[in-house]
Order: sequence, then structure tokens, then C-alpha cells
Amino acid sequence: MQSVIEVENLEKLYKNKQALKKISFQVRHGEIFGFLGPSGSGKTTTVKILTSLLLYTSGRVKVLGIDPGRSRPSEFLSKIGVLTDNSGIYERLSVYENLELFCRLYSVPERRIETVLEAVNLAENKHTQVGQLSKGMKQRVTLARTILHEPDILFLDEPTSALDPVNSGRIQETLREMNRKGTTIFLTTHNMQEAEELCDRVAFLNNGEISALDTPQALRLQYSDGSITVTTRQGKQLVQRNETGADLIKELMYSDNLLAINSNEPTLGDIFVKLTGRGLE
Ligand SMILES: Nc1ncnc2c1ncn2[C@@H]1O[C@H](COP(=O)(O)OP(=O)(O)OP(=O)(O)O)[C@@H](O)[C@H]1O
Repeated sequence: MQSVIEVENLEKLYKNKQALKKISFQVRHGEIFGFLGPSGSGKTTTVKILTSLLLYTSGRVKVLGIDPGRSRPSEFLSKIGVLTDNSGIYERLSVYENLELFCRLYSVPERRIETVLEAVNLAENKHTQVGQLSKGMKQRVTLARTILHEPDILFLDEPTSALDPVNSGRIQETLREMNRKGTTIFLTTHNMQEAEELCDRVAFLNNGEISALDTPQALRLQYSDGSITVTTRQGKQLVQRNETGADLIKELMYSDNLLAINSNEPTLGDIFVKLTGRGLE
């Protein structure tokens, strides 16, 4: 499948701090790609470079065939959407007025507002002043603004980090829906559950280096120890995937003492710790 983001040996130096150490990866058209790493690993630096907000030191970067470091801002920014913490929504204006303002600024037809409000589930709140909305709803207004111009790629830096599970879930559902309609999504997070549920592929970033990159399922299988937990009326028991294990399960089934069988696949968080020796928080 066609790559919409290509990164090769990307390096970023802040004075003498090497924030990105020659990382390489590609993001395919139509996928949700997760960039996972703990605080300080280089996630925001990467997003800023990919969205032309920061210049890189060396390497090769292409986003939709354009080098963000050398792009014409108006042309490049019309193709992407960027959601970060400080997205500048006007608290004293209503939801609708905020979006109207951005429509005028970016020459987007006003009829897009209704579609976008439906997409982020805010149609009923369109006349509410943003200052009166909950944190989760504000984040959805910001998302609405980010997708107003129908970007080909959406960059999200920790989109749900400050939200409760209900609001996080709503944002995730909106992202899934947008992705189903063809938007490629590049997402940074240190929330492994979010990555596991949402992402087609994930990259683990640690100290400016990528230590693994694959689908969550492939990573779980690769780092699984192959054991199975069997639950019987007497309790839980660890069984290996071999002939002895199979015989035991067969015996438990015939004796009607088998309540459940679960494979012991590690979570993305477990794998991150295994690979890097540190957690994601
Ligand atoms: N403007 C800057 N000047 C110097 N060092 C910086 C600058 N911005 C970031 N860094 C350093 O670069 C490294 C990567 O930072 P970055 O913000 O990209 O990490 P992050 O993974 O996004 O972290 P967080 O999840 O806390 O936002 C960190 O060590 C950080 O201290």
C-alpha cells in the first residue's frame, strides 16, 4: 500500500541534546499509526517535524510527498490537520462561531460546519459558549476545528491524555469513524490501551529510538511466552502449549472440570517494559 509518511534516518538535535537518533518508519495510506513512548522519548518532536512546526537536523522526511521542512506553509497545512494541547479555541465564542471563524480563515465553505459537528457529536451544543463546555467537549471542538478542511492526514499529539474514559471513548469513536472514511491518522500516546484498541500498527519510541514497530497483534504474539491459563473448579493453572498441556486440557474437558482457557499474551505495556526496561508513564 502507498506510504503517505516516509521518514528515513531522522535526527533532531536541540543544542547538544539528541532528541531523535536517526529514526526510520513509514505510515501507509488509510491506517491509524500509533507512536508510543514515555515522557521525553521524542513524540512531540516527531509530530512537530512532520507537521512543519520544527526543522529537523538531518535525514529525509516526506509527508504526502512533500518535505515539511521545505514546504510552502499554506499548501502543506491545507492537506493535514494537527491537534495538540494549545489549539487556540476561543472560550467566549460559541462552538458554531469558533468554527465559522476558522471557515473564514481557511476558506472552507460554511456548510462543512454541520457535518463536522455531527462527526464529533456536538450538533446539539453548537450554540453553547465554549467556556461553558466540559474538558472533553472542548477537546471535541478542537478536533472539529482540526478536521474542518478535510485533511488527508490527521496528527494527534496525546488526544485523550487529559480526558476521562467516557470522553476518551467518544474521541476514539470519532477517530475510528474518520478513519473508516479514509483519513490516515498519526497518533502519539503513552496510553497503551488506547493504542491497542485504535491502532493498526504501533512504533515504540524510547530515548529518541524506535525499539519495535508492528501491529499490536503481531507484537503480542512475538513476545508471548506461549503459555495458557486454564481455569478449573479448583482454581487457575498455567499450561504450556505442548503435548502434555494438550493432554491435560483434554482430560479436564472429559471430566467436565474446565471453566475457561485463556492465552497469556502480554499487553503492549508489558512488551514495552521488556524491550526498554522502563514503563510508558
Ligand atoms: N526546545 C527544546 N530544547 C531543548 N530540549 C528539548 C526541547 N524540546 C524538547 N526537548 C527535549 O527533547 C526530548 C524529547 O522531547 P519531546 O517533547 O519530543 O518528548 P515527548 O515524548 O513528546 O514527551 P511528553 O510526552 O512529555 O510530551 C526531551 O529530552 C526534551 O527534554
